[in-house]
Amino acid sequence: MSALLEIRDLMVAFDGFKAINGVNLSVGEGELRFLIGPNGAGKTTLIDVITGLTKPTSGTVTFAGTSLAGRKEHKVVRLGIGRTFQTSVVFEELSVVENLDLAANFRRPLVALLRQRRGVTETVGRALETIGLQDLADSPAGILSHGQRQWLEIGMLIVQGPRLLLLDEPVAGMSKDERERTGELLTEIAKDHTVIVIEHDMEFLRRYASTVTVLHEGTVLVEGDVAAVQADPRVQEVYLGRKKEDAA
Ligand SMILES: Nc1ncnc2c1ncn2[C@@H]1O[C@H](COP(=O)(O)OP(=O)(O)OP(=O)(O)O)[C@@H](O)[C@H]1O
Repeated sequence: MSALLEIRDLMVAFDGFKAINGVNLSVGEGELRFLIGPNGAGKTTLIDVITGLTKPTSGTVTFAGTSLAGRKEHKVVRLGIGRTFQTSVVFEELSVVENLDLAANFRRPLVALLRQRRGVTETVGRALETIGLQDLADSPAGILSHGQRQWLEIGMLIVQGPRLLLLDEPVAGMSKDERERTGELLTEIAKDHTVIVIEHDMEFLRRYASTVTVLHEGTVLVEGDVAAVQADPRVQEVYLGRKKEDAA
């Protein structure tokens, strides 16, 4: 697997405080990578740097051989990187399919968007099927449950055809069933995308993660398969906040 995303010696300082302090990270094409770490470890800052929201103090971020240094957010999106936010971005009055359609056509001029569109494009149809919301296609997004809304947001990324998806705590606040469905959805999406997921839910990780990167105080503490990471005493101490002998 060739590396799609390469981060080298990354440093991000806020008024002298190093939120990211020398991170090296390599994510291969087609990987489903989980990023974990205690509060304040630097996970969101790392995603913010990749997506052009935060400028690194030093270091390099390379995506598909192209440097992301100094690129604005919309340029990063155009290069094929999509992300979800912890706050929702769906239009509640528009239907599920209209939200997908709008996201799929975000690069087109407004006049083309306003023109009456007939039927569902193949891209939108496929995304609708992947996120499992076919039965709610014509319902306003405002009536969706929390989980369904998260899936719609993932669908709104997929229709833009990204190579790399960055998902920030996709199962936060979800029911058990919704978490399970999301795990299946991520596994499905990872078949033809590279996916990086920030997640805290250990049970979810045990079920769906293969490679896990643990961040702590702005550096990579441990990286490896989920069993090795969980068994690592450093992870148990800093991430779970307890000593090995107390850990489950
Ligand atoms: N814009 C900012 N200005 C100053 N400090 C910041 C800024 N953004 C983040 N930080 C600090 O950088 C550190 C890393 O924050 P970050 O949000 O990346 O952590 P995180 O691992 O995503 O944590 P959480 O799990 O709580 O979301 C924290 O100490 C945070 O307070």
